[in-house]
Amino acid sequence: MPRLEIDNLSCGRGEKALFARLDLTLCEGEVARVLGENGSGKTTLLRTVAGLYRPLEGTIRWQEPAGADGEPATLHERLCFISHDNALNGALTPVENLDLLMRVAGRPASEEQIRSILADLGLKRIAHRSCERLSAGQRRRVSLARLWLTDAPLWLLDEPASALDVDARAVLCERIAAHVRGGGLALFTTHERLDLPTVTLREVTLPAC
Ligand SMILES: Nc1ncnc2c1ncn2[C@@H]1O[C@H](COP(=O)(O)OP(=O)(O)OP(=O)(O)O)[C@@H](O)[C@H]1O
Repeated sequence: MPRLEIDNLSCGRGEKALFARLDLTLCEGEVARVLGENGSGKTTLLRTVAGLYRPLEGTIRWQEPAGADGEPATLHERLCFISHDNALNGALTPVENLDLLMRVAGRPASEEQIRSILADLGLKRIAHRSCERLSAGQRRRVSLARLWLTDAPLWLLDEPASALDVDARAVLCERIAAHVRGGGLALFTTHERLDLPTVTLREVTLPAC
């Protein structure tokens, strides 16, 4: 059964720890919200799990039965990370950005698939407009479209609902809940209220140093 195991994790920016000795196991079909005030290290935790920062101490492991080729999957191969800043190139269109992001993640999607998801999400009109000409909420929705394209089991979502209107937030909540009901795992931060239908939400408080 796939699971994320975090043991004795201390993270910081520079030498100083923001939080210390975090233990967390997230199993198939579990979703957890990371709690903490501004600056407490929630983004730092997600970026560390995503492999973008090195922990000060502790371990982060992905456990999953080996695939058909006999090779165990690595954490990096099994995650989809949506950062707070969306990671979109302003000079490229939503279609071009999603094509690039999916290829970088090792999960290429066809232009047809990308266009179809954007249309399903009500973003057809802006699919070929450069991202620098989009509103904050439109950019967020384009970035989140990866959640409809990826088959990664572990989702790391940093403030996924920021800038979203009420309808877009409801669509996002249903998408996360469907992922979890289907056996996926999700770890997210949010300062907004997110109601995930029919799933049990765990809460993780970052331990003070
Ligand atoms: N580039 C950086 N260099 C050094 N320190 C940084 C840098 N970016 C952030 N920090 C510091 O790291 C700490 C943790 O930041 P982080 O973004 O992880 O917090 P957060 O809990 O996600 O906050 P928020 O709720 O405001 O999003 C903050 O105190 C911040 O000042």
